[in-house]
Amino acid sequence: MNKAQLRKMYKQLRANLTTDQIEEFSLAIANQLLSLKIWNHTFYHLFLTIEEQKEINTDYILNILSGKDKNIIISKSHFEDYSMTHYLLMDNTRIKKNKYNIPEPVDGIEIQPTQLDVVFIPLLAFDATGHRVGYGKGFYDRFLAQCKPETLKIGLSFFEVTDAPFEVLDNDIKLDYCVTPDQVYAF
Ligand SMILES: Nc1nc2c(c(=O)[nH]1)N(C=O)[C@@H](CNc1ccc(C(=O)N[C@@H](CCC(=O)O)C(=O)O)cc1)CN2
Ligand SMILES: Nc1ncnc2c1ncn2[C@@H]1O[C@H](COP(=O)(O)OP(=O)(O)OP(=O)(O)O)[C@@H](O)[C@H]1O
Repeated sequence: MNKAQLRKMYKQLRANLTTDQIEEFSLAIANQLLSLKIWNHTFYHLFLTIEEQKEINTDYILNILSGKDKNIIISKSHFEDYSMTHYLLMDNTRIKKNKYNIPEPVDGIEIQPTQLDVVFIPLLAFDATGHRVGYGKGFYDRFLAQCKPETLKIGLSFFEVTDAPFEVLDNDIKLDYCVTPDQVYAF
């Protein structure tokens, strides 16, 4: 299968989930994350849930991070050039949905990708070597290329690894881990 076919298939699988399943699986993913040795860092980048796309509810992870007093970084997406800018989440950060229903900070203290220690990554499918299928606009491929080589890249997925081979391009950056409700994959 090619990436476009996998994208379509996994979007459909996600669309079939009930609201209860989304909550249950999102909580299970957050609990799995607690078993990883990733908690002695400072700057954690997290995506904010596009509810309309039935994405993982990352509020559970937000709660873990704020409970551990970590610096939480969230992004604005720029669809003109598929780039992202990153901001420190603070108590007074105003969040507004953009036209793609992505919740984003209105303004704030900008953080550079090189400052990030851990990045949690949304995805549609992943394979046994840690390659990822996303929305196909290259937002995360570009962003991850700007991070330090040692930045931990952690995919989050409702579904298990796919056996279907898909094309891997030179730009594709591999995950270090992928976490599902039932498992942690290390690559
Ligand atoms: N929460 C979250 N934030 C994220 C991502 C993500 O996957 N999840 N991204 C990861 O790359 C980037 C945004 N990527 C996006 C890429 C395309 C569309 C988009 O084309 N939406 C269309 C069609 C959606 C559909 O196929 O149904 C639309 O809403 O009209 C939205 C977001 C950066 N921020
Ligand atoms: N570092 C980069 N600089 C410029 N363009 C890039 C870079 N990385 C990826 N791209 C482009 O972005 C697009 C991403 O396509 P790809 O099929 O890899 O998406 P994907 O695996 O769904 O990932 P993503 O979630 O990042 O969209 C391709 O057109 C690719 O050429």
